[in-house]
Amino acid sequence: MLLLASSSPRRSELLKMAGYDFTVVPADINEGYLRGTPPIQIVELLAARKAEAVAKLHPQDIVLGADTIVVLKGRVLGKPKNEEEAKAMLKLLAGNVHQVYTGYCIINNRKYLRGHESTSVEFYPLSESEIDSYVARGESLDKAGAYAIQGRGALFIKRIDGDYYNVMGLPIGKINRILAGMKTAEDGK
Ligand SMILES: Cc1cn([C@H]2C[C@H](O)[C@@H](COP(=O)(O)OP(=O)(O)OP(=O)(O)O)O2)c(=O)[nH]c1=O
Repeated sequence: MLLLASSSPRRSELLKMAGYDFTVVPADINEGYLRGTPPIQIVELLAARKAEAVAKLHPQDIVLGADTIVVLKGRVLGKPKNEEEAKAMLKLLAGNVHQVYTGYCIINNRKYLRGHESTSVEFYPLSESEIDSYVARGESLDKAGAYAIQGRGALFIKRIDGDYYNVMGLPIGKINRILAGMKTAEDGK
């Protein structure tokens, strides 16, 4: 059985879209961002913590954990705590190029498979009123970097280089290949 150790509706949607049969088991972990830790390590570590917390309770299952952050010029932007923080994040992102990192961790039979994917995103310059009305819609609060590429945040995007689904929270093509590889290895046993 495949368990998704994430409460993110986007990750569920992507796994469903890919045809997977799975159960959501949200992991209750401390996501406090690790000051001074490089972004790739942050997302891989948090993905592993989520997967580990669920694998402990369900050792017979395959567990997938993931974590997404936005990074602008070395500065890590997670999920904004309130509307003010969301506006400040969007002000920073406006007219600039940032990176979206999603870390993933798959635990199968006590074996860990960790990795990450990075996508580069360029925003158009944004006016203050554009930012204010976007944040007022309520789309920002549960998203890293305070925007949703799959929602009205699409209007901010000038250019993207890399996997679009990675920005949404799960590089589904890569994950599918990893899971398929595990299945082939197990079938061959
Ligand atoms: C940049 C961006 C992020 N996001 C979302 C993906 C993630 O759900 C979220 C980042 O927060 P995460 O901490 O990665 O995930 P989560 O809190 O939603 O769920 P859980 O901790 O249980 O795994 O931001 C979008 O939906 N669209 C976007 O364009």
